[in-house]
Amino acid sequence: MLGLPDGVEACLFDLDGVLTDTAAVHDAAWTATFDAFLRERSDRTREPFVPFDPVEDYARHVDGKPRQDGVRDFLASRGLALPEGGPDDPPGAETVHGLGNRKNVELLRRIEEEGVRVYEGSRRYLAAAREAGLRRAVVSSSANTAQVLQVTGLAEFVELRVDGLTLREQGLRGKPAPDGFLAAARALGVAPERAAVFEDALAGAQAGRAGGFGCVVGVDRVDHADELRRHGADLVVADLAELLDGAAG
Ligand SMILES: O=P(O)(O)OC[C@H]1O[C@@H](O)[C@H](O)[C@@H](O)[C@@H]1O
Repeated sequence: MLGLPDGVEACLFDLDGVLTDTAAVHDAAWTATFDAFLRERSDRTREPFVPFDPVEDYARHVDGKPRQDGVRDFLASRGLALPEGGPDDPPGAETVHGLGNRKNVELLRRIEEEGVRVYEGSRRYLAAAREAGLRRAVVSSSANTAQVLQVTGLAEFVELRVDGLTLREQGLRGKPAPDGFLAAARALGVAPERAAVFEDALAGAQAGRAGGFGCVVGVDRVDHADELRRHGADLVVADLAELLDGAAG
């Protein structure tokens, strides 16, 4: 049904990059944040400034992960570590939370100025899934998920949301751990092998594989289909419309 294996009863959608064109907005916000930090650090230490790579660094260390994990994992890739700090640290404080807060300011400004675009194929797919009686959840690491679903009008298609705030409240591990997807399947009353995961991030595809889900659909918006397959995608589409039109491979 809808391009999915027989027996699938639920769809668990990532948000940024799967339903909305916000992966690129997160990426731009991270790039601005890390580059400002790295430049200041290089001025201070006289070590060369090596900018954040919005393609490689983003895909490998940040994409799909909860905000603080993204900060820690990217810094670790450069052999750096910062004190954790706390949620109230001012944006840009040299702590994990400070950099995360700065990124959030950058993100919200961009969303405010540019708005959020929904992928039309994804809107159609959500509507078709609802029509077909499939259960539907959004599972995202973003703490801004509720607002994005609201401003785009996607909230009406979604029965359940497991997001960055849920992970924090329930003490769940972020992607690439499968906890968020498993929590969503449990809450919908559907066994993981009867649920499909839709992911554009390598960490998200990995989470789908780790959770033993019936199908992991990789959504390739940035030309890394092979990497998605290596990280756990069973099939890869460029847009969810392909699943509706029967062109998926
Ligand atoms: O900073 P937020 O909105 O809580 O989002 C956390 C993460 O959410 C993921 O969906 C994005 O792929 C990441 O880029 C982002 O960092």
